Amino acid sequence: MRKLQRHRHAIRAAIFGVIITLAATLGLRIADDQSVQKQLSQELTNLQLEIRRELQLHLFGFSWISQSDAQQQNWLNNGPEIFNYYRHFRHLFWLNQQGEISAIYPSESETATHVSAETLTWLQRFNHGIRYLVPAGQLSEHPADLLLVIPQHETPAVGYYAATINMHQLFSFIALTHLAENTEFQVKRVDDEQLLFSHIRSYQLREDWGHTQPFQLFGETWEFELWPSPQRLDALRSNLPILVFVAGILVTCLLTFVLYLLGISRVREKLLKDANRELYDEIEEREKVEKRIAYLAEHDPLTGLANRNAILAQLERQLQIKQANAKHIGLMMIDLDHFKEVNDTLGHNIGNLLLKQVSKRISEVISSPSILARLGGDEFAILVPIVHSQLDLEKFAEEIIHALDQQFNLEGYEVFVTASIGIALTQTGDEDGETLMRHADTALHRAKQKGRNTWHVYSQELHDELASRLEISKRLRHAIEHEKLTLYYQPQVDMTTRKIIGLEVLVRWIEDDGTIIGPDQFIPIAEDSGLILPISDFVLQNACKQLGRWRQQGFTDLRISVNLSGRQFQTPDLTKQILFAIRNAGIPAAYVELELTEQVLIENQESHTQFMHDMRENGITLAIDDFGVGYSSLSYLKHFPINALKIDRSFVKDIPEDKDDATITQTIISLAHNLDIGIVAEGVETEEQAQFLIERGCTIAQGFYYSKPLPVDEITQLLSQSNGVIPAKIS
Ligand SMILES: Nc1nc2c(ncn2[C@@H]2O[C@H](COP(=O)(O)O[C@H]3[C@@H](O)[C@H](n4cnc5c(=O)[nH]c(N)nc54)O[C@@H]3COP(=O)(O)O)[C@@H](O)[C@H]2O)c(=O)[nH]1
Repeated sequence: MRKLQRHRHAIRAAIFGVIITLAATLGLRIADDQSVQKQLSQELTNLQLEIRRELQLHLFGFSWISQSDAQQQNWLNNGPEIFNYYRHFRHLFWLNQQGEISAIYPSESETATHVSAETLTWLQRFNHGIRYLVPAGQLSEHPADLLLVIPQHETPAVGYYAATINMHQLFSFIALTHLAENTEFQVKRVDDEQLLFSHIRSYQLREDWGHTQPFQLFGETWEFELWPSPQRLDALRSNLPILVFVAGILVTCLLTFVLYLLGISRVREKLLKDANRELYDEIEEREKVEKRIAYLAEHDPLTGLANRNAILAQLERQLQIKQANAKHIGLMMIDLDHFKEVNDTLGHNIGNLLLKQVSKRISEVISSPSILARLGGDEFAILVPIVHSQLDLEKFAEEIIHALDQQFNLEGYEVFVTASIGIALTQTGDEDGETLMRHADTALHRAKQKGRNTWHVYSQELHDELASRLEISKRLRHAIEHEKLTLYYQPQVDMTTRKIIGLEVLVRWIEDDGTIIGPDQFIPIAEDSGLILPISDFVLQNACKQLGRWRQQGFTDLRISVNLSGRQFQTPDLTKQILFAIRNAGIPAAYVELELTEQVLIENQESHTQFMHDMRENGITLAIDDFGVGYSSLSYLKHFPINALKIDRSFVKDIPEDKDDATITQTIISLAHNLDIGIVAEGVETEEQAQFLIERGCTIAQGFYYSKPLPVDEITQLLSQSNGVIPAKIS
C-alpha cells in the first residue's frame, strides 16, 4: 500500500494517459468513420449520377436518332452505328399501334413479337413526341433492362420508337469505370426485392457500412446500395487514430516511467533525508553523550562539583606552576560524620539532598581560586592553591565546621551533621598530587579518631605514628598467627564482701623477649586493620574454655565479661560465633557477659538491637562499658535489653574529691537503680573510692585496689585462696 502511495503520480498519469489516448483514438476513429461514410455516400451519389448521365446520353442519342429520321426503317438501318456509339442498347425496335413489333435491330434478336394489350393500353397513355424511360417489362427477358419509348402519333409514323437498355451491362460498365476497388455494389427493385445487379464479393460490412439511395423510374423505384469490403474500409480509414493511440500509449508509458523514476528518486531522496536526519540525530546524541562523558569525567553528577580526577589534575597543575607568592599549596579533605546513619534512617534521597546542601554551604565559604570537589560518598576536598601559613588553613577548617553547624532542612526533616577535616600542605615542594591527597586523607582519619567534628593537620609526627602503626599491624598479624596473644583476667569484686564474682577478660600480646604489650596499643590498630576479628574470636573461644575449666575446678558462680569491638558487628554471623564458643566450652550462657561501649552501641542501633535481643534470649548478659563518656542521649537505654552499666574510670578516678565526678557517679548509680539494672564501677584504686561507691549503692567494682588484670594461673590461685575473697591488699 505504501508502495502504491509512493507511485501515485505515476499511476494517475498511466490511468489518465490511457483514458485520454483511448478517448482521442475513439474520437478520431468516429470522425474518420463519419468521413468514410460520407465518402461512400458520395461515391454512391456519383455512381447514380454516372448511371443517370449514361441513361441521359442514351436517351438523348435515341431522341436524336428518332427525330432525325422518322422513317422506321432508316433509323433501324443506322443500328450498327447507334450500337457502336451508344453501347448499352440491347434492341431498337418499332411498335405499331396494335402493339406489334414490326421492326427490330438487331434483326436476329429473339424477342416477343408484340406487347400485351395491357402494355399497349399503358403505352397509349404516353404523349406524342415525349421520351419515356420505363422498365422494359415483357419487352425484355432481362428484368433490369429499361425501355426508352417515344410515341409517334402523326403520319407517316404512327407507333412507338422503342429501345431496350441493357442495364446489367450499363451497371457493369459504370462499376468498372467508376466504382472504387473493393467496393460492393448492388441494385434491386424495391417492390419485389428483385436483385437487378450485383457486384459483390463480401457481405461482411453491409449491415454497418451499407449506403442506399433510391433511383426513381417511371412506374417503379430501384434501390442502389453500396458498401466497402474490409480491404476497402482499411484503405479508406485513416491511420491517424492508430498513430494517435500508439503515440498516446507511448507518451503515457514514457510519462508513467518518468514519474515512476521520479517517485523512486523521491522515495530515495526521502530515505536519504531520513538517513541523514538519523545520522545528524545520532551525531548530535553522540556529541551530547561525549559532552556528558567529558563533563562526568571532571564533575560529580549529584552536586555539579569537580570530581576526584578533576581536583587531582588541578592539584598537579598547581604543583607545577606553584605561584611565587604562595608558600604552600593546601589540600583539605572533608568527611561528614555519621552520614551513613542519615542515609540508613532517612533514605538515599534525603542523603543526596544533604550532600547537595553541604556542598552549597561549603561553596559559600570558599573563595577563588580555591576549588571544591566531591570525591565520592560523603567525602569532599578543597584545593587551596595559595597558602601563606598553616594557620590560614586551620581557620578555614574552623569556618567550614562552623558553616555546617546549623541544621539542614531536608523535606521536612531537620538534620544536623558535622564534619571531620584532614589538612595537608606542601612542605618541600616536591610532593605530587597523589601524595598530598594521601596526606590529607591520613589527617582526616586522625580527625575522625580524635572524635569527629574537628580538623587535623598532617605532620611528620603523624606520618611516623602511622608508620609505626603499620609496623605494629604487621607484627600483630605475625603474633596472631604464632599464638603470641594471651588472656589476662581482672576480677570484678563485691566490695561489701571483697568476693570475686566475675572476671573481665583482657587480651595481652607477649613479645618474644617477654615484653607484654597492652591492648591500648594494639586494639585500635587491630580495629583499623580488621585483625580485631581473629583476636576477638581467640579471646572469646579461650575465655569460654577457661571458664569451663574453672567451673570444673568448682568455681561455678564465676562469670566472665568479654569486650566486643564495633568491627565485630559487621560480621553477619556474630551471634552464631558467640553461641558456638559458649556451647563448645560447655558453659551456661548466663555466666557470660558481653561488654559494649556506648559508642559501639549507638552506631547501627537497629542491627545491635536485634543482636542484643538474640543474646538475651540465649541468657547472655550485656553491660555498657565506659558509661558516661559517650553520648548525652540516654534514650537508647530504653531500647536495649541491658543488664548493667559500667561507670567509666575517668569519673571514679577523682572521687570523692572532685564534686563534678562525684555528682556524675552518683547520677549514673541512681540511673541504674531507677532502670533496675546492675552497676559496676571501673578503675577503683582507693579505699575512699570504694567507700564512696558502696555508700551510694554501687557494690560491684573493678580496679587496681582489688586486683590488676592477671594471667590465668594467678587468677586461679587468687580464686583458690580464701574461697575467692580478695585479701585486703594485693599488689
Ligand atoms: N575489644 C577488646 N577490647 C579489649 C580486649 N582486652 C582489652 N581490651 C580493651 O583494651 C583497653 C585497655 O585494656 P587494658 O589495658 O587491659 O586495661 C584494662 C585494665 O587494665 C584497666 N584498669 C582496670 N582497673 C584499673 C584501675 O584501677 N586503674 C587503671 N588505671 N586502669 C585500670 O582498664 C581496662 C579495662 O577497661 P574496660 O574494658 O573499659 O573495663 C580497654 O578498653 C579494654 O576494654 C579484648 O579482648 N577485646
